[in-house]
Amino acid sequence: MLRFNDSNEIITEEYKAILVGIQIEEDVSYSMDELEGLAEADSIEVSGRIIQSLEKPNTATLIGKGKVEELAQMCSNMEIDMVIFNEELSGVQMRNLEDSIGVRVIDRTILILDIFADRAISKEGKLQIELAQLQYRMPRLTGFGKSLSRLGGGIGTRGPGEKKLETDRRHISKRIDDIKAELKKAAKNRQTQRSGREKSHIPVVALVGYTNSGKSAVMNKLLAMTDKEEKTVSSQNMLFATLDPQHRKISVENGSEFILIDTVGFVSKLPHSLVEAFKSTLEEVKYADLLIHVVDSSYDNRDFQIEVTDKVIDQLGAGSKRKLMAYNKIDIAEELPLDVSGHDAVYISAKTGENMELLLSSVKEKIFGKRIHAVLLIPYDRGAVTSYLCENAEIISMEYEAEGTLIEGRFDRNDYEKYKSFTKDGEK
Ligand SMILES: Nc1nc2c(ncn2[C@@H]2O[C@H](COP(=O)(O)OP(=O)(O)OP(=O)(O)O)[C@@H](O)[C@H]2O)c(=O)[nH]1
Ligand SMILES: [Mg+2]
Repeated sequence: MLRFNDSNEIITEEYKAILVGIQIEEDVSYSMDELEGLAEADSIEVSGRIIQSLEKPNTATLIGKGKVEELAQMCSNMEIDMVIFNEELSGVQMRNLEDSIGVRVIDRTILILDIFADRAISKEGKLQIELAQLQYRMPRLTGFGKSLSRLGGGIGTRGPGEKKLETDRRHISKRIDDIKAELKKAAKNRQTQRSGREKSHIPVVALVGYTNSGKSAVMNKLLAMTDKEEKTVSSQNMLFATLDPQHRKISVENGSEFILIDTVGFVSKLPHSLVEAFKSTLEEVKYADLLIHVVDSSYDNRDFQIEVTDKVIDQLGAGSKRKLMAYNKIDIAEELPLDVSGHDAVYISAKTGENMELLLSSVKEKIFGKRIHAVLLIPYDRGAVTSYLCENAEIISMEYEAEGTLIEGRFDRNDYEKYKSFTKDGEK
């Protein structure tokens, strides 16, 4: 997160922050660890954390009055210049807290939005993040115009920018509508591309999982093992390295191919506005034939990450998809995780390549396993069968011979059983 002074000039040194969480029922230590990771990903130095156990959150300041005073004292003693709350704050809470503590106050959502804003590359990605930021800001605008412009960069310093903070609700509303219209166009393009893929009957496999689990690394390794023509994707040790979904064609033996999609990583408490804004890109997962759920085996709390990922997949309406669990980073894992997902599981290292062939063959078995490669000769008086197969099978070649249409393709087992009397050279 960039620092600005009162004249809005960038100051280069890092923020020093304290993290604050409330514990009502479930243990928050993991999500606080994660908050620390998010702060570091935004170049914020974390100097301490406070967790308060509460029966219910305080409407005015989230945490209790005494804790606010304690926090103010801590900030002044330790020369802290930012407090980051693990919970989403209302506009009133943010203002009250800033007034009492005297330093900038942000929440987990602002932090995630800020990291996303920093990582967005494509036009669609940038629009989606701007939409999420504006939607976060909108309910916090009413009655707090002044305090909001004071908060300024606090709501995503790389977001819509200072100028827009001064504009009134109507302008923001209009901008939201404009972005939505633009995104609709992008979603339409995406839909057209998807229909094209569906028509060609090429199976689609999507890599999903927690941020930094190694999805992009798995994709690159699979690319290196197969089609050398396709470009690799960026894989880096940072949260949310991938924002825009990346599609690559993976060609395997017999001329078979599938589309592999690398997607944005998940994190707990993914802001609602973000999921909404990224709906069209996240939807890619919904149309996949198979999901590869990549897990970082070296991380102690991977079960929590698996749970969060499954929840987001459910939210996207892809909960019942076929899944393959890929426990990655086994080269640095102390022990192999026990799989209790009920799906097939492979233990891999995208780094060393260990078991990557096994992953590829498991994927192939799942997506092509049911298909049968055959050459059928369909007589010309059975045109309906030819049309049906053109619609439903993966056609490799078609030739018009004297006795009928010669179709080489991969057919669903049921279709093959039905039409195998037309087999020319038999099953290959
Ligand atoms: N030791 C080890 N490191 C790995 C392995 N796979 C990936 N990594 C490292 O883990 C980090 C994250 O990898 P990415 O491929 O960017 O992870 P991702 O899931 O695509 O992350 P996001 O795009 O941020 O969601 C990188 O530093 C990789 O080099 C592995 O099998 N072993
Ligand atoms: Mg990635």
